[in-house]
Amino acid sequence: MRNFETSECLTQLPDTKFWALSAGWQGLGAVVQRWFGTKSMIVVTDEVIADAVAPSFKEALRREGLTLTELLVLKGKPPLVADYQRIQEIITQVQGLLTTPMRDGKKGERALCQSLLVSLGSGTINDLVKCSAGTLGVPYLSVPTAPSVDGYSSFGASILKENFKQTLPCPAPRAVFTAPEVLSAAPVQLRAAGYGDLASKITAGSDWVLADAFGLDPIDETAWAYTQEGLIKRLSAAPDDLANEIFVGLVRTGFAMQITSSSRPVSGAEHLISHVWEMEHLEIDGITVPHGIKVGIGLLTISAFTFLVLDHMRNGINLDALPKIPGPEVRAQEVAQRCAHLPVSAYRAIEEVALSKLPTQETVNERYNYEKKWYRNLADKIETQLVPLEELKGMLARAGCLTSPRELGVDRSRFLRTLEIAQMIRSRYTVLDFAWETGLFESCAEEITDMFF
Ligand SMILES: NC(=O)C1=CN([C@@H]2O[C@H](COP(=O)(O)OP(=O)(O)OC[C@H]3O[C@@H](n4cnc5c(N)ncnc54)[C@H](OP(=O)(O)O)[C@@H]3O)[C@@H](O)[C@H]2O)C=CC1
Ligand SMILES: O=C(CO)COP(=O)(O)O
Repeated sequence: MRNFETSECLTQLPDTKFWALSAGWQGLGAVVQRWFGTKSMIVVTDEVIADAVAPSFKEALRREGLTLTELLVLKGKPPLVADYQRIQEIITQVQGLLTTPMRDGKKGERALCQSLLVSLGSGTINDLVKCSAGTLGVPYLSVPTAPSVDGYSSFGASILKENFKQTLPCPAPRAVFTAPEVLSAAPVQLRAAGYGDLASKITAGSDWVLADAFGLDPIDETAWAYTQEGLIKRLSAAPDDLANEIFVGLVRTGFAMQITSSSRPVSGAEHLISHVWEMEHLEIDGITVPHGIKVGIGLLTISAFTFLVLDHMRNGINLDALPKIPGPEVRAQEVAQRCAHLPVSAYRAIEEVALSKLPTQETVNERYNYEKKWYRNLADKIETQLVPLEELKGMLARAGCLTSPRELGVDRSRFLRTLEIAQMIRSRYTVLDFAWETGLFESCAEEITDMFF
């Protein structure tokens, strides 16, 4: 097989066998033949990509001897939302091919089993196709069109289902293959978003260290290495190399999700902040803010929050001063107050999670029963994972990311509410849970809010 600019055969991952960056998609034909055993493709994209990238992709398919069975162009005002209804739409369209007679008169059914699904697009299209392929039980090829997210190579699709943003389990692609010139031509905001999504592994990592320390989510060393090794070096790459470095970093962090069948290695409290805004359909001037841009602000917020928590942690936890854990009725009322502005389905889903993660007083008393020295060591360990705030802000700003919730049009009270809801929406233990259970949440949230407003 030819030498690609970057390529890797992967032997230890459950789903992805190969990934490559190759100018003009050269070599795609051989890769598809080898890893999918077919030459026919059903390509799913949308109207924006159909204009910007599909023509050159189609030309590459022709050159590579591949057959385009069908180009499904998802209609709708861009940007598309990763909504569950869209998945049903794709599944119906693909299943429709089953009954459509082919040009050679053979049944369409043959076409499907001899074809593979291809996602030609960025994070949203990729998740829609991933989930559809998983439901249909067919392999898929991811062809990313922007270096914007780590979802291209991950297990699971991040979907808004009944207005609740959640990761639905489904296999990762069998191969990821794209062209560097396509990535560098992607809108600059999406490149900045990729930087934010990659940089978010800083606090995803600090949250994982915290959860590991309390025995709640043991660190998987291989997944940790895929996510964290070389992270800061990639984030500090020279401008000319940055887009490719970010993309390689994102693809590798996606592999960490495959290894653990979970987004734990790559997603901590910074992502929860973004998820809240996504459920609220946060927009600037009617335009959706990319995932990685929201995550970047989540990263700054959670970094600052964690630094504050570490200062308290170093003094140890006084078990006698732990706050009283509220009963389910009180907690349900708190959820109701914070989430009254969300659709009922989202609010109900949040209530369910918030109640399912509500610890008993005994659990909390046991969980935090350590000597001061143990907490000091833990705080030191977590601090080594973090980047000093001003430095982090500079890195994000240089990459074109936003660095304050104000720039998103979020005001003080909405920001405070965001932090509160972020703590409620996922069972995954993060620094927000540590603060909530130890009585630090309110003061730290106020202090972080003062930092931005
Ligand atoms: N499963 C997982 O593990 C993960 C999933 N995600 C999810 O990914 C989604 C965000 O994806 P993201 O990539 O940030 O943004 P989107 O896929 O939502 O795309 C943003 C916009 O950029 C356009 N676009 C993309 N590539 C090009 C190009 N080459 N030229 C011109 N326009 C282009 C898109 O067009 P169009 O709409 O036409 O595609 C769209 O209008 C979120 O739903 C997030 O939750 C994020 C991280 C991990
Ligand atoms: O966005 C993701 C990783 O970048 C997926 O993480 P979540 O499981 O938190 O949605």
